[in-house]
Amino acid sequence: MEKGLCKPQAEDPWRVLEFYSGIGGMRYSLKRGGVNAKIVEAFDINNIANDVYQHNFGHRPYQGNIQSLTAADLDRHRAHAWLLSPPCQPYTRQGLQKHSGDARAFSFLKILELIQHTLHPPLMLFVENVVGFETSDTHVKMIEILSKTGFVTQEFILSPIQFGVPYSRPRYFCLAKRKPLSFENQLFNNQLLSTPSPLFGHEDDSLIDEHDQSEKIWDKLLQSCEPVETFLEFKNTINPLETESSYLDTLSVSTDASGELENDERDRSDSNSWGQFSVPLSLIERWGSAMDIVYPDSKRCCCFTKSYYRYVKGTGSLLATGQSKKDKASSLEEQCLRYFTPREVANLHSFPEDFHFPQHVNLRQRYAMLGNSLSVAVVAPLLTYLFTQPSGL
Ligand SMILES: C[S@@+](CC[C@H](N)C(=O)[O-])C[C@H]1O[C@@H](n2cnc3c(N)ncnc32)[C@H](O)[C@@H]1O
Repeated sequence: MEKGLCKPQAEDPWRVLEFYSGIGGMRYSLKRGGVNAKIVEAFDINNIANDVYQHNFGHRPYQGNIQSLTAADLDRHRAHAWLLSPPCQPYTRQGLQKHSGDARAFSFLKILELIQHTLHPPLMLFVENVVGFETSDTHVKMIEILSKTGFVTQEFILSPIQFGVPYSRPRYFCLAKRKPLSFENQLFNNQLLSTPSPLFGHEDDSLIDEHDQSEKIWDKLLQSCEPVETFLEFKNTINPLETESSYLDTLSVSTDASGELENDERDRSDSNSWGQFSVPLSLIERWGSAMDIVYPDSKRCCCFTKSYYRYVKGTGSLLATGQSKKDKASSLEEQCLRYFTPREVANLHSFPEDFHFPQHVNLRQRYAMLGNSLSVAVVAPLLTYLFTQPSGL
């Protein structure tokens, strides 16, 4: 390594910077992955996300535009690793796909370009984004910069469903290490993989790839997942009178009915009751055919986006809380459809039980921040793999 930092002594933690920290999915993943790491600074422009982060970790991220950081700002932290989950809108299939031409991509490109100007460039990098990023010109630029600055990469597209969680959220990940550091399994250098095999020391594809269309493999994958029910805070009912929950005492949320949204027709006077999680009839009548409905015994639900609860189509699954399987044949109106609660979305994202929102964060903000976040079940083993050094180095 010509410039800068060496890896820490045996018991010392890796020093880590968390860019685009949101509600701290990366930090939870480091913890779950058992990585001996210390977040020396986190960065996010959003004050509500920073409230949530501070509430859970006791540290308020640096609040500002990442684009205005300089090499000297970054050098100050002497960080061994940078974790980055930049905005995905430039690359989403539903968006305009302007890639690097989208203003929301600028800060990420700027940070990458800073690597060559720092005195203490990181030894490792971890990038998370949506599927679609890997074919963007931002990706081309990222790989160019990383190879110019001495990094070797391994890339993955993985989904929680490959880790036993009944949740489809395929995401792109880039793991990069600066030479002479190297990956445990160098066979996969400069490759894009859609199997988690290398994370578990397998060199073959014996673990399952979500994109494999074979029905047998698909069935095996789904059967190995826990049912959705495991992730629910309230199993069978949308009726508050039938639950013994203390949830309503702890949830104090204000709702915001601004904007012309699909979900505006509902009665928002019941903002502190279970009523806010039931799907109104008017929505079922209008959007029923576009709804993704799952049951407590389902082994898969769809990706929750930041627009869950505001819009219906393509934003995440709804739960049918009917009591028995035969209810699946009944009409949607009879199936007691409800939204997954924010806690349940957090569960499907494998956030720990001690993760909480501060009370002033309203329901839509909770869903929006969770939708922007990541699957800890997927990112944790990726980070463990990244931070593990082959013996002898
Ligand atoms: C995809 S989310 C990442 C979420 C995070 N990984 C988590 O677990 O919650 C992107 C985050 O980047 C923040 N962000 C977007 N552009 C930014 C910029 N230019 N400077 C600082 N933060 C930015 C957003 O506020 C948002 O919280």
